[in-house]
Amino acid sequence: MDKIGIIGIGNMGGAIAHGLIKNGRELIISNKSPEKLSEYEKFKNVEIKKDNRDVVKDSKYIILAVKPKVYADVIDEVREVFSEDKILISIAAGFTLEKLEKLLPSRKIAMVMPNTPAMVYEGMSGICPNELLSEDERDEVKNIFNLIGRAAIISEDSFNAFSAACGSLPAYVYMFIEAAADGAVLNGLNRRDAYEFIAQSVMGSAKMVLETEKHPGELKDMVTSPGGTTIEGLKVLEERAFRGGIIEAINAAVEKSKNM
Ligand SMILES: NC(=O)C1=CN([C@@H]2O[C@H](COP(=O)(O)OP(=O)(O)OC[C@H]3O[C@@H](n4cnc5c(N)ncnc54)[C@H](OP(=O)(O)O)[C@@H]3O)[C@@H](O)[C@H]2O)C=CC1
Ligand SMILES: O=C(O)[C@@H]1CCC=N1
Repeated sequence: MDKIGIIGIGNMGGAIAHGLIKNGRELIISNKSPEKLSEYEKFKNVEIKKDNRDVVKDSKYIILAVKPKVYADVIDEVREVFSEDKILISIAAGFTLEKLEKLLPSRKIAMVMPNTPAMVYEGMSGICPNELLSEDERDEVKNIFNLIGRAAIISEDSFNAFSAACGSLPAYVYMFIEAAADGAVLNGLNRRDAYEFIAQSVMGSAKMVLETEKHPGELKDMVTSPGGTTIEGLKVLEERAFRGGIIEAINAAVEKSKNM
């Protein structure tokens, strides 16, 4: 099986690495500071390289998981060894295929937007390959990200919306969980239990959307008893513009992607 390279083992590169390691894929990894690499020494299916160019030389699929501001520098560094058979997997927000193709002309490139739940195999990744990838290579990129959750091929013009809605979403959900726990603690529930119980409730609610395929509004109505407690809470959320806040947050993230 083709080896997968990961340059940059930070939050996202590390989450992908852990997901792929547990699936038995062979990885070749590098990172600027060597300390972050030491936790990977114990894995038989991981090779650690000091030089980013060695990651590219020995892998077919190369996931570039550094911050967008150093993307161009790292691509400059590895360009010479990035032969035509290799595939760059870019996961940077705000990097269009056009920008990437300028940095690495005539090369196979796939833009992918993963999210951190990849670490527990529950990631969601949107994939947008350029036209140089063969059908098999497109499938393999999808397979790689399917190993760490769900993956879907998406169009280039929906990539920023996908990034804002799915790449960033875990942060919004964690903020929601933290706030819900504060509300529960205010009313006497202990904090440790609150996080566990609320996280399970979020996961179960999401599973209902996926498994029943019912409209989220219908699922909401199933919870909301006439004259009951839930409608009191929903009324407050509407008064505080909960939905508008979420829509604006996603819109702001899309705008930022366009202007990075
Ligand atoms: N975090 C997330 O939820 C998501 C992030 N992304 C994208 O993933 C990318 C990485 O983000 P994130 O993981 O959050 O960032 P982090 O800062 O956590 O990770 C970046 C990693 O890259 C390393 N690095 C920096 N420069 C180099 C270099 N020249 N060569 C090798 N490694 C280098 C850093 O090492 P050191 O610590 O030593 O500086 C660090 O470990 C970004 O492009 C982001 O847009 C996409 C989807 C979700
Ligand atoms: O905040 C960011 O820019 C990255 C992209 C999506 C999630 N994290």
